[in-house]
Amino acid sequence: MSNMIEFRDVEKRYPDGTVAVRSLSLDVAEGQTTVFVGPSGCGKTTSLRMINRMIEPTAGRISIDGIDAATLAKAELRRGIGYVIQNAGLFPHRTVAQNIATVPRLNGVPAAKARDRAMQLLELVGLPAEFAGRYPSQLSGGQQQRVGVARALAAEPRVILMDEPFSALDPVVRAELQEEFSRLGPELGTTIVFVTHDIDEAIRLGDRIAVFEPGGVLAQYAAPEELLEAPASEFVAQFVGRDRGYRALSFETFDVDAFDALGSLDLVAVGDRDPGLAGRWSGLVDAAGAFLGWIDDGRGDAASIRSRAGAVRPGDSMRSAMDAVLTSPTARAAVLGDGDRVLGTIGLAELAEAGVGGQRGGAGARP
Ligand SMILES: Nc1ncnc2c1ncn2[C@@H]1O[C@H](COP(=O)(O)OP(=O)(O)OP(=O)(O)O)[C@@H](O)[C@H]1O
Repeated sequence: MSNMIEFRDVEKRYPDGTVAVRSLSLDVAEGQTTVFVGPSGCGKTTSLRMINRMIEPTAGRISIDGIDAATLAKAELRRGIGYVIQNAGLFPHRTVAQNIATVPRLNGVPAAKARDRAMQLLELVGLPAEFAGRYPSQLSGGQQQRVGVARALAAEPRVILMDEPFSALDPVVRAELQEEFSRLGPELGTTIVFVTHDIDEAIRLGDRIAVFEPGGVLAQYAAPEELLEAPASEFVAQFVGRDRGYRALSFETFDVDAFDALGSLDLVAVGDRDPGLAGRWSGLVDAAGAFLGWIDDGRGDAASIRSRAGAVRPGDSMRSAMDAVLTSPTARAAVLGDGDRVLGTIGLAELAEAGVGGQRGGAGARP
C-alpha cells in the first residue's frame, strides 16, 4: 500500500517558543483512516493543519502523494483536501444543498450538476432529500455534522482531514455517526486523517493510530490491536486505559474449537410444546433447527420469545461473544453453527479463560 502523506522530522515551534510538534515522522497510507489521538494540547490539531498548510511547519517536510506540500500553491493543495471540523462550520445563510455544492461551484461545476451531486451526497450521509432546502440552524447537531461530511466529500478529495468532528454530539448520535462513518471511508477509498482525544473513537475508526503525548511527541504509531496488546510505553498503556484487555477482545475471534465442552440447552421447535420446560429457559428453533430466541414457557410459538439477544456465531469477535453472554437472559450465550443451529452454550468463565489464553499465547500459539 502506498503512502499518501509523509511527515519527515516535522516540527512546529510557535513564535512564543511553544513547541507544539516535535520531530514528527510518520506515513499515512492511501485509502486508510489514520487517527491522531492524545490528551489536550499534545499537538494533534497542529499536526493535522500542517497537512493543508493552515499552519506552516518550522522544520521538516510534509509530502502529499510524493510532492513536497511547501512547493504547492495553497489553493491547489487544498483543492484535493477536504476539511471537517467540530460543529460543522456550515455557512448559516446558505441552504444545505448550497453548502454541499460550495467547492464544486467554486471549481466551475455548473449549478445543475453540482446540485445533482449534492443530492447524491445527502443520501450517502444518510439525510432525506427534503433537507436540501433547509438552513443549517434548522438541523440538529448530528445532522449538521452529516452535512459537513457531505460538503467535504463534494469536491471528491483524495484526502479528508477531520478535527474532532463528532465531539460536540451526544453519545448516542456520536456512536451512530461513528458506525456509519467507519463504513463510508473504506467504501469511497478516501484517505482520512482524523483527530480525537477519545481513545474509543480512535479504536473504532482507525486503521492506524498515532498516540501523541504532551510536548508534541509521537508516543506510538500502530494498528489498534497492537496498541492495545503491546503499548510502547507507560504513557500509552495509561492512555489506552485499564480496560484495554476488554477492548482487545474486539480483535480476537470467537472459535468454538477453543472450548473443551459446551453447555447443553433444551430446545423447543415451533409448533411443539414441552410443559416440562415451563418456568425454565430454553431455545426456540424453527423447523430447520435455526435458533430464533429464548423462551421460558415451553411453548413453541414466536409469541413466547422473551429475548433474541445472547447468541454467538463462530467468526464473531470475542467482544461480541462477551456481550452475548452479558445480554443473554440466562447468563449463558447460545453458540450457533451453520444455519444458526444450536451447538450448545458458553458462560463467562469459559469465555474469559479462552479469551485470556488466546491473548497470552498470541495467534497460533494454541496446539
Ligand atoms: N498560535 C499559537 N501560539 C502558541 N502556542 C500555540 C498556538 N497554537 C497552539 N499552541 C500550543 O501548541 C500546543 C499544541 O496545540 P494543539 O492545538 O495542536 O493541541 P491538540 O492536541 O490539538 O489539543 P486540543 O485537543 O486541546 O485541541 C498547545 O500547547 C497549544 O497551547
